[in-house]
Amino acid sequence: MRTFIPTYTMSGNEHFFEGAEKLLEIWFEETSDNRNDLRNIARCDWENVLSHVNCEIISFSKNDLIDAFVLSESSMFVSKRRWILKTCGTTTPLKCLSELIRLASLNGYNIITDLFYSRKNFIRPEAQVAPHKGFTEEVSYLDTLFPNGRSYCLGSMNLECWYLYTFSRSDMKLTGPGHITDEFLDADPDQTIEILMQNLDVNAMSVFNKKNTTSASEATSISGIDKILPSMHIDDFLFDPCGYSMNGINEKGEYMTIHITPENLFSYVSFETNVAMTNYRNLINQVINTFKPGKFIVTIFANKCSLAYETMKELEVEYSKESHWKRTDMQCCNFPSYNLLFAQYSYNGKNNCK
Ligand SMILES: C[S@+](CC[C@H](N)C(=O)[O-])C[C@H]1O[C@@H](n2cnc3c(N)ncnc32)[C@H](O)[C@@H]1O
Repeated sequence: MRTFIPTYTMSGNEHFFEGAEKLLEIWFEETSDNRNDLRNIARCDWENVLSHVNCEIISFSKNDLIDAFVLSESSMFVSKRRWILKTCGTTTPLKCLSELIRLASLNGYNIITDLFYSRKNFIRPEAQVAPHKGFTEEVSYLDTLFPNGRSYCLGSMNLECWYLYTFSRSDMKLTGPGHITDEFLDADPDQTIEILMQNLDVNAMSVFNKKNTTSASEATSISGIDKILPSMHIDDFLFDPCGYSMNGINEKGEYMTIHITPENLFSYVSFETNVAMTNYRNLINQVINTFKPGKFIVTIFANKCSLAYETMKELEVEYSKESHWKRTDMQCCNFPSYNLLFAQYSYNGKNNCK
């Protein structure tokens, strides 16, 4: 395999990696021609898209419903009309949007129904590259492409927060004809849960270091990652000397993805899935018991057709009862077609297990 250059930041001799990802999810409007499919886009075209982001493909898996790419900095998932790009370090995902929109249009998708761009606050924003040097800059960039987009900051702006830019279906027409009318508006159930963890337990993180573990599959099973959602077919990667990424996909076209920066000074783990559940409490517990963070953020998006739409407020009570976790923030938003829950927790235990 080719050696790729990580988007490390070096300051003197100090090694630093920004684990927090920038997450883009775009849905295109279904068309009357069933042959249209984003998965028809060729690998070399994806490589070109990713060259604008400053990352590359290191592994690939697929089934009948979804293509999953492990990247040098996180992941990309491609379904018929949905595209997800999650990249960390100092990558520049917004820079690939024009090319992505052009390729989608060539493949029959001229209308974006929903776009979500989100990220946690960076540890070192000053190390980022334009247009990611701040959320204001990111919003200005996105506004040039999506004039009716809206931006939000959830959490505490002067402490820990999570930024969101969202654009929802309008009459935005990218090029030419080929779109269908409102009667055919898509209403697939959709939900996404993300758990973004920091200050992780040193022992739990030691598994993701090549000094202690010889292969990615060993790290996957020793850590218990393979037990979180057992229906997933896993494609995993262990970085040298440390770091871990995995994509999981199942027969329903659902995905999960985990990315781990184990370095003690700036440890970070992200978990994300779109698996439909009426209640995410058990899943959240399993994830935090696997990685043992000192603090974490949970975000859940669910649209009106999703199983999770009515039930996600249950989180409001669940963790507040838990003695080990103090909920430091919680916000709910109702968007036109999605509900969003944001909650932040830090460890409040008296013992040492974090
Ligand atoms: C790409 S992975 C996971 C990123 C993910 N966003 C996260 O932090 O959860 C990043 C981890 O792999 C390590 N790493 C080692 N070689 C790397 C490379 N060539 N590119 C990116 N990260 C590398 C980094 O130091 C870091 O610990």
